[in-house]
Amino acid sequence: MLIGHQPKPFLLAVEALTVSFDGFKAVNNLSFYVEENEIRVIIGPNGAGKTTVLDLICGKTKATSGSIQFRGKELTKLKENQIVQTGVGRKFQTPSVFEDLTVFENLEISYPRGRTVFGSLAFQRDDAVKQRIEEVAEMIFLKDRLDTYADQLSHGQKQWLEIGMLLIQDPELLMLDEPVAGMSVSERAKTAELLNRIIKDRSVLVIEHDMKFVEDIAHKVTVLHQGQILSEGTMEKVKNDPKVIEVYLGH
Ligand SMILES: Nc1ncnc2c1ncn2[C@@H]1O[C@H](COP(=O)(O)OP(=O)(O)OP(=O)(O)O)[C@@H](O)[C@H]1O
Repeated sequence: MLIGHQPKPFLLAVEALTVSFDGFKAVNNLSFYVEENEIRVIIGPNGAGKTTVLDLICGKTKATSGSIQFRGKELTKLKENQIVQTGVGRKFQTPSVFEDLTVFENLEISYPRGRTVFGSLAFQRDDAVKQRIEEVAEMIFLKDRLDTYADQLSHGQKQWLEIGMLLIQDPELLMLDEPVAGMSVSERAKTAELLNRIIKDRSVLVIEHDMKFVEDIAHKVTVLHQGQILSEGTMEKVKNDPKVIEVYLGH
């Protein structure tokens, strides 16, 4: 018997998850498990149910049946804001930064405010906030752009800023829908570097179509097709799976 060897608990366990829209099962009896510090990428053809899976996890869409356990909490029973509080952050496809605010201000308004703090404590808090903003800005390659208005940033920088606005809340699971869409080659490489850096403290669940980027980041790939898993495993395994080549990669 192996003493002291404990299997790692899953951060996220999705089991038998189903959602029907007027009888059409967009997600159909889906089960998958994400470990701590893992980057999981979901790929699959248009309409496979990828975005719907993220909608179900963040509570935007309610499941018809099945379970989503995050750190032992059942998310299907919680409202969207409660799910955010358990530590799940979601970034949508289009950046939704505040264009008329600076990078600093965008990060500042995303900082999770504690309860009311008075007097000298407020000063300490402001200092802590500033330090955290600088840390996050460095992580998202915008440390030199703190005073730049967001409307002056490139599309890629806006995407990073939005990731930063989530990171400042320190989620344990970060979900990203096509984070490198519209980015230049060098921005894609930097985004891969960013994701590889931030999983030290969390897991990341990404939907992506760019196979080069998927190869750069994925620890494991889940291929969805018609709301179900077509294949799952390392990128090497799924890209050589004849079923995946037939319905997705071959096109
Ligand atoms: N709220 C809804 N009501 C009805 N049908 C929906 C709803 N949301 C999604 N669908 C349908 O569910 C299916 C899965 O959609 P989803 O957006 O999850 O796919 P996807 O894999 O993310 O596709 P894409 O790569 O094109 O973004 C599609 O057929 C879509 O039309």
